[in-house]
Parts: sequence; structure tokens; C-alpha cells
Amino acid sequence: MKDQIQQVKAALEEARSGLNNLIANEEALERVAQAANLMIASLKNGGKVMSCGNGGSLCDAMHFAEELSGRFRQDRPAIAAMSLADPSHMSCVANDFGYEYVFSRFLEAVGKEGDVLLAITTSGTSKNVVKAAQAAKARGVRVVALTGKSGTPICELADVAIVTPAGRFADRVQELHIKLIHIMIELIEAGLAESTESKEKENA
Ligand SMILES: O=C(CO)[C@@H](O)[C@H](O)[C@H](O)[C@H](O)COP(=O)(O)O
Ligand SMILES: [Zn+2]
Repeated sequence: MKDQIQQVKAALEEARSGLNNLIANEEALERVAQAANLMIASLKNGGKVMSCGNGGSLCDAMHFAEELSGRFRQDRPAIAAMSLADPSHMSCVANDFGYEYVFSRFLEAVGKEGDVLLAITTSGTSKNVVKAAQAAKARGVRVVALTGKSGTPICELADVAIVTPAGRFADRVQELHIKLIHIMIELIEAGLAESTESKEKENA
């Protein structure tokens, strides 16, 4: 039991050090604001935000989209967001074309010029996420990448790459990603509320 408590403490210390590094990383913080601004501009123009990732990052992609289309902290109008995560689509495309096409094919079906894709990959190299970013670029969809490694294929493709290194393991990177996802939602809600308020003032 003592050893386990030590293990819990060490894991929390490691997570804290990842968070401290992120707080000190001005470039990454700036990119978070840039990413939110890209999404706000798209949403104001009638666009939508799509998201994708593998494993835990797919859960993060879904978490992000549902808090925009559903609810985050308080009631407000629904925001146009969807994860590219329909299991029937994924099983069909994986079965008939290959797993690397599961997100790109969905994006080809629903992505429109002016939309934004949030592409989440801790390694920065997952083929299906990279292919989704390529499909996005080909049709004028802007790409925000959330990753743990710089200089990776997803960074090369992204309009805004948010890089959050956090040691050897994907789970620590994901823990930072989910924080940034919540923060981006806060920024998006604030940005959209601001524009609604100024429209209401104009019309008053
Ligand atoms: O959640 C975790 C690890 O924390 C795993 O399920 C992890 O998401 C999977 O190994 C993914 O396939 C990793 O893909 P990626 O982040 O490198 O794109
Ligand atoms: Zn949440």
C-alpha cells in the first residue's frame, strides 16, 4: 500500500511538472488562442468544427465536440461541432478501404471550405489523423493540431500546431490536451457570446 501511494504521488508530480512546463511555454499558449480564434471565425461565418484522434485522443475529440454541440458550463445556443467518430462509418471504411482512411473519408463527406478540423495525435504520426489533415487542406478546411511532438507530419500540415511535450508517455500528453480542450471551449464560448452581444447592441 505504501508503495502504491508513492506511485500515485510520483504520477501526480510528473503531471504537475508537465503542466508547469506548459504554463511557461508562451508559444504554446499563444497557439491555443490562435486556434480558438480560427474556430470562432469559422463558426461566426456559418462553418463548423470537426475533430478526430485515436484511442484516448478519440475520446478527447468526442469530448470536445459534444461540449460545443451540447453543453459545457452553462446553457447557450448549440455550437456546430462534430467528432468524425461514427462507429458504423469507421467499421465500413476500415473494412473496405483501410483504417488510415476512417477520418479522411468522413471529412470528404461532411467538410466544407471554411470549416476547422481539430486533429489530435500525441505522437504526431498516426496515419489516419495525418490523412484527415491532408483531406482538410485539399478542401479549404483549416487544421488545428494538438500533439506532443514538434517536427512531426501533423505539425507540417497544421495551420496552428499546439505542441505539449510531457515525457515518454501518451497519457501525460493527453492530460494536457484535455485541459487545453476545455480552455479552447471557454475561449470559443466567450468569443461567440461577444459577437452576439455586439449584434444585439447594433439592433437595439
Ligand atoms: O489513450 C491512450 C494512451 O493514454 C491510448 O489509447 C492511445 O490513445 C493510443 O495508443 C493511440 O493509438 C495513440 O495514437 P496517437 O496519439 O499517437 O495518434
Ligand atoms: Zn469536459
